[in-house]
Amino acid sequence: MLEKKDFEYEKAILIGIVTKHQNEEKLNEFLDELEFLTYTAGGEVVKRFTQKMDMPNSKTFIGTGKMEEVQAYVEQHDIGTVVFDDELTPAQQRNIERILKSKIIDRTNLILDIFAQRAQTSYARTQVELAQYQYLLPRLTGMWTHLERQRGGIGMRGPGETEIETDRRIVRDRISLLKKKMLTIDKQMATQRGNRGQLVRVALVGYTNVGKSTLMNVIAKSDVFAENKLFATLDTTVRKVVIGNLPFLLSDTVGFIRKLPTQLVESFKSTLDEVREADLLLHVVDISHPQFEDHIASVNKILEEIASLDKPTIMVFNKIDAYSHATIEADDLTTVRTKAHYTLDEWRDTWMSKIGDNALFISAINKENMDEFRKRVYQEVREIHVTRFPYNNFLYPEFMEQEGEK
Ligand SMILES: Nc1nc2c(ncn2[C@@H]2O[C@H](COP(=O)(O)OP(=O)(O)OP(=O)(O)O)[C@@H](O)[C@H]2O)c(=O)[nH]1
Ligand SMILES: [Mg+2]
Repeated sequence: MLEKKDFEYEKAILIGIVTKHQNEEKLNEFLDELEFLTYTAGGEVVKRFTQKMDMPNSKTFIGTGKMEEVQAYVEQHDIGTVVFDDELTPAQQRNIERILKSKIIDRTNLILDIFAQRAQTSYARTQVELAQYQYLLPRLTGMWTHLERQRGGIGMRGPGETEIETDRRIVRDRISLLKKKMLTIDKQMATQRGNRGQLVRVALVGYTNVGKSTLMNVIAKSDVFAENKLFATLDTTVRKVVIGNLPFLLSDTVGFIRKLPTQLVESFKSTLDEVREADLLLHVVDISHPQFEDHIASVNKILEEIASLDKPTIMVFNKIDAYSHATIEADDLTTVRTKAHYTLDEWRDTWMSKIGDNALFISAINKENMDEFRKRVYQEVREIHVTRFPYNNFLYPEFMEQEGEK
């Protein structure tokens, strides 16, 4: 029996290029992620087009021949959305739109779109709207030139220019209005954070979809929205957690992603303030993801941008239940052993061993190794707490297992 679909996915294709800086393997990884992003935004990817080139074509991004191939496919299969992995210039966007006569989106656009769909609170909506206008502003000229041409150009230049200016002014006004609104909210949030007293603050950080909210739900026994799509969490959730008898604040934050545009990082300033003001970071990693090392690097890059890389950090390698490695048959003499073949124990002996007891291996979903996790977090929070309040350290003894504790 066919299930009634309550959601119609848009048919989409992906386009990416192989360059000096990005080999085929890397490109495929990026396209996998782009496909997941497209799916999260409500699109179904039916085909990928890739091309090897030294430099993107300045007019149409990909070459003319490839573009014809894409055009034929788009027409035949009635494709409504074409997604590029890289940012397009306004001119490229316009040219491609004209050739393919479908919606042309790049990665930034897609992320903004998902953010817009998912923003729940007025605060998150303001952040997203600001980021969207900032993305739009440099692209306005292109949009209008397009219309001017349609109207014939000569004689239209005056009004056209005026329209661009009017439009830019409207967008600029809107941006400064939103910025003011954000400032007010920032102040309110700062006060709220201030009101939380002197409890130690712990923040869950990590790449998107690694299981931060799931882990939050397990430790805080809260009910934070978690699902297998990207950017399930946009608003920061803060919960008071008690391990042993030691209370602290735990916050769940927006996930990070590769190629995250700077203007987006900036508009999520307040969300990231939660990270900036944390005493301890729990950097959650999905160890079952083939590119988890890349993910760690992108997260660290963003942490560096917000001056939080040097905070005390515990690396939490999650989803050990889903971890699997490639194997080489005994009679296979050609396959070269790579990281993909590492067992979990072998991973532990890599650079991970250097972070010592600041590396934890858990499964949030199966609640595996949660005792070790609680114990380690307790130790670390206690350490911070007693440094800050040396007079009441007697309240918090070394960690003791307590049955049925919260
Ligand atoms: N196999 C497995 N899946 C997990 C585990 N923890 C979380 N997941 C799944 O991973 C997906 C993402 O989980 P979330 O908790 O929403 O991840 P997140 O890091 O909060 O994601 P964003 O809010 O989008 O940044 C969900 O489908 C979870 O069920 C785990 O330990 N093992
Ligand atoms: Mg989440």
